[in-house]
Amino acid sequence: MTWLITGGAGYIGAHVVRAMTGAGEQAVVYDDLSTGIAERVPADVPLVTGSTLDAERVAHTLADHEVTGVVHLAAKKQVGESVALPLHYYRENVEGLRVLLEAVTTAGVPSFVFSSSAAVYGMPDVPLVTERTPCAPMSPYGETKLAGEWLVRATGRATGLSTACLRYFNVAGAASPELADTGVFNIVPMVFEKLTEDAAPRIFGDDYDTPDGTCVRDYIHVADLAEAHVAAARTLQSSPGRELTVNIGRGEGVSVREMIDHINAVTGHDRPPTVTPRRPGDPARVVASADLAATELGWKAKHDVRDMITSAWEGWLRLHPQAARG
Ligand SMILES: O=c1ccn([C@@H]2O[C@H](COP(=O)(O)OP(=O)(O)O[C@H]3O[C@H](CO)[C@@H](O)[C@H](O)[C@H]3O)[C@@H](O)[C@H]2O)c(=O)[nH]1
Repeated sequence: MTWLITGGAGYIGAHVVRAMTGAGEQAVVYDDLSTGIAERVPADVPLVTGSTLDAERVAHTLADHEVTGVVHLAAKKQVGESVALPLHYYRENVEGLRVLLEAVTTAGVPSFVFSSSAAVYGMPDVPLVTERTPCAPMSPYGETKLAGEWLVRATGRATGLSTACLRYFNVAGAASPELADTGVFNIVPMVFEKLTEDAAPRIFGDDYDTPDGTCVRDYIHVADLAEAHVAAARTLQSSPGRELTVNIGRGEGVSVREMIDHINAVTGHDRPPTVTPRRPGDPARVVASADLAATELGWKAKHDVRDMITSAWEGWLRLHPQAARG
């Protein structure tokens, strides 16, 4: 099959491209390069530069490359920015998806994998979030991901398109240093940045109702996440008309304090963190039930938090060699 991977020049997308081609699938990347990096696309994978809002370009790409499945990752993904620019997020993430789905169904492409997020759950008040936990997003970003899922499922039901919505939990790590996340928007690079400046990492609140008072999350290695896309693609291929909505996490909670301890151990830095007030909108605990991914996709994460931090640090040192210790 030939898979169109939108956002394939991004951090997660570049990992998905490698996992798919490594599994023997053909890939074509479609990316507007607004945040994606062309060099992340392997030399033997065609790169089409364009927006998913460009209906004509999308349609031509599907036809020119005889695309038989789509993995849609192209999206805006910063929670804070989405609060300031909701209309931009709805346009890019919802309208961009609507245009893409129209082209996909017109072209008769049979399979569609959608990049969703644990952000659809908002502040879940349960120890383990299952796919049946009510969705109550807390930001325009999370809303666009939930609305995206509605579009995908409704289109599947109306047209027979096989669909998989993958709800990513907290993604970290890199399969190789040059594929590391270059953005500093999540805990791992934010702590790396502080250590590089020889400053104390920050804990955003230690008065949560959790074992050590800091927020608990379910961190997932980006290479494992990429393999989940291969599993989803294979599942859709073998069962036309399928509708899947699946959490992609490890099912294990790690607190902010534990993350910072691991980061200090891996990097050789030994900066005690400082506690600052809570960051508004942070839920105390968001941990996946990973059961459905195991039963429906036959997929399970292999890497632990140490692997994520070690690989992310190798990528960080490539861009910030001054951060090295010893
Ligand atoms: O310097 C830091 C950075 C983060 N945190 C905390 O670390 C946790 C994780 O934060 P972060 O890495 O920013 O991830 P989340 O806020 O959990 O959100 C991520 O994970 C969600 C999926 O669960 C996605 O929807 C979001 O896009 C993605 O940013 C939170 O409790 C933060 O308050 C700190 O205490 N100090």
